[in-house]
Amino acid sequence: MISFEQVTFHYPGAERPALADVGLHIGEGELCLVTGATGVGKSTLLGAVNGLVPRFTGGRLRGRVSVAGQDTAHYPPQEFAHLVGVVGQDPLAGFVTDTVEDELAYGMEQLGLPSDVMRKRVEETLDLLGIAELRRRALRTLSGGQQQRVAIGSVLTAHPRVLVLDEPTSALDPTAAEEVLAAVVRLVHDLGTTVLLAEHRVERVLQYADRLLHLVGDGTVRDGPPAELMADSDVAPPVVRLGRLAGWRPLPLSVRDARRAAGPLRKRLARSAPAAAAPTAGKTLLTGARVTVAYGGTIAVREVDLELRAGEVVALMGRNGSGKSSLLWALQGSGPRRSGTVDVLGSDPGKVSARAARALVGLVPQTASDLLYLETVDAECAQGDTESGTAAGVSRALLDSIAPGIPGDRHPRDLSEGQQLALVLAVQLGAAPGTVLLDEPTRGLDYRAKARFTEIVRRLAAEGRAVVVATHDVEFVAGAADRVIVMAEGEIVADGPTAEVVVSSPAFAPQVAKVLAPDPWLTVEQIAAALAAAAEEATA
Ligand SMILES: Nc1ncnc2c1ncn2[C@@H]1O[C@H](COP(=O)(O)OP(=O)(O)OP(=O)(O)O)[C@@H](O)[C@H]1O
Ligand SMILES: Nc1ncnc2c1ncn2[C@@H]1O[C@H](COP(=O)(O)OP(=O)(O)OP(=O)(O)O)[C@@H](O)[C@H]1O
Repeated sequence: MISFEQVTFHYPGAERPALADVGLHIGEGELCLVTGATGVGKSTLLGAVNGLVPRFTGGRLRGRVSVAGQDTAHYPPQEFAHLVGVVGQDPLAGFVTDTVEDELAYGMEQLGLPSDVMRKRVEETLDLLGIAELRRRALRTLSGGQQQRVAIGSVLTAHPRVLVLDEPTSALDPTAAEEVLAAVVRLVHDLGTTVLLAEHRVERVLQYADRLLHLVGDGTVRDGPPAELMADSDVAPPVVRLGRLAGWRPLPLSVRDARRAAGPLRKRLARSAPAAAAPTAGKTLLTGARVTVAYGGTIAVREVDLELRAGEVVALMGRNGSGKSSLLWALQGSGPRRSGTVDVLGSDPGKVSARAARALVGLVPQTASDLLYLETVDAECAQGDTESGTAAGVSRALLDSIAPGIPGDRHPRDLSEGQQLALVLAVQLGAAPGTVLLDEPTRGLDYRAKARFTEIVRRLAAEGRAVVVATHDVEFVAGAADRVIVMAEGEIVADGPTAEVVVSSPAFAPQVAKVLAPDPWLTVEQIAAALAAAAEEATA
């Protein structure tokens, strides 16, 4: 269905190829998962399938890419629309209409499908993705996850023979991610759709993949059965790392496989317990009381009470559209707040100047890169110093402590996502806020970048700040958060220590907890430490 014949691709001016001599033959009805660290070329590989690479990116492509026997070099991407459906990383950028229903119908209109077929497929897709109640909403008023669902739906309605999905679950809550993937798998099984899917949260997708394409970093692709490649892949989800640690053969790819193998491990861990939770939190830095946020008649946050204390990392979780972003913006002061109070060390950040608010509460928004608009990293840092009213060099020094070695003359656009996140965070921290709010910071980060980011967040808390991270990333929460707050329909429905909130939750439990429940283990690192301690005790 898709073939790459000796494909080598260079971006304009690039010395090293983004794709190097790639040869692939993907059959009809295969679901291929594309993995690899940030910047290895996953999006480039995906873009080559419908000819966006090199047609819109420029650069030099040698070799041949074809879909259903048609060479992508000979047809513009529009001509492939009936064959290949593409969902890119940024849903908002891909929308061509204004409302949910129009967007779902657009692709079918372009193909000239009869209106009764269109009606039926729109209805099916609204249900499939759980967005029926949003049908008449303007796209730009949707939450991040709601937008991502519409973007996926708008491609599914056209029933393309090939689906190309670039991080399709990055903004989805865990349950929605499962549902969307189940829908994709159904297309593969029932219609023989061929799927090429890139994802950093491999734990969400691995069990559905027929085949793995792993980009190693030099432009080449390792291609094979998931179980085989996972034996030594540097991009491995927790169940695989747990399997390697415990010596399980065959390696588990799903929680279910791992549970079956876990009996002996449970016994080995019987006399251990996870290392004690983080130290108790310090003084209260922020108090919100009866905070309510509404957009016209829609209540997004309803009478929320919460306290944030120095030294704690709090994960804010909950379904798409449950009010997490709205709450963060209201606490920071620049978002709307219909009623209620926010108190940060005696001041209300909503009632002071923007500069004063920055010194009380820092906020790194969902698309951090939107805040970067200057030509160089140094210019962004200097601007940050001015906006925060601090001495020159403060933001730059913070950046070096968070992510050392980023060249000052680099264009922010040319930084990796992790580096952009670090830059925005450094600029926010320049104002020395005691409370730091981060909206979905781990989107687009590979496992290594996420581990580094976890250390950063822990350090911010250890320095006496309160850190809140709104996130759908259950594995990140397991490793980084002391406390979890769960929102539903604008209200707080759970609030407590991480293990207590997530261990028995079908939606929020990390893989290790699912494998070993009801024992309160959360991460592979905890298990490794416990096994090492037990081994030491045995030899002593
Ligand atoms: N338009 C462009 N011009 C020049 N270089 C580019 C362009 N787009 C991407 N690159 C570079 O090509 C390499 C591959 O990028 P690509 O976006 O395919 O990686 P990726 O694996 O999808 O990364 P991520 O996981 O961060 O999405 C990166 O080093 C990137 O900086
Ligand atoms: N400008 C707006 N106009 C109307 N409704 C809005 C607007 N902004 C957000 N909403 C709605 O308010 C609710 C809460 O949105 P919010 O972005 O706070 O959710 P969220 O929990 O952060 O979601 P996600 O996990 O998808 O990012 C959603 O139902 C959303 O559609």
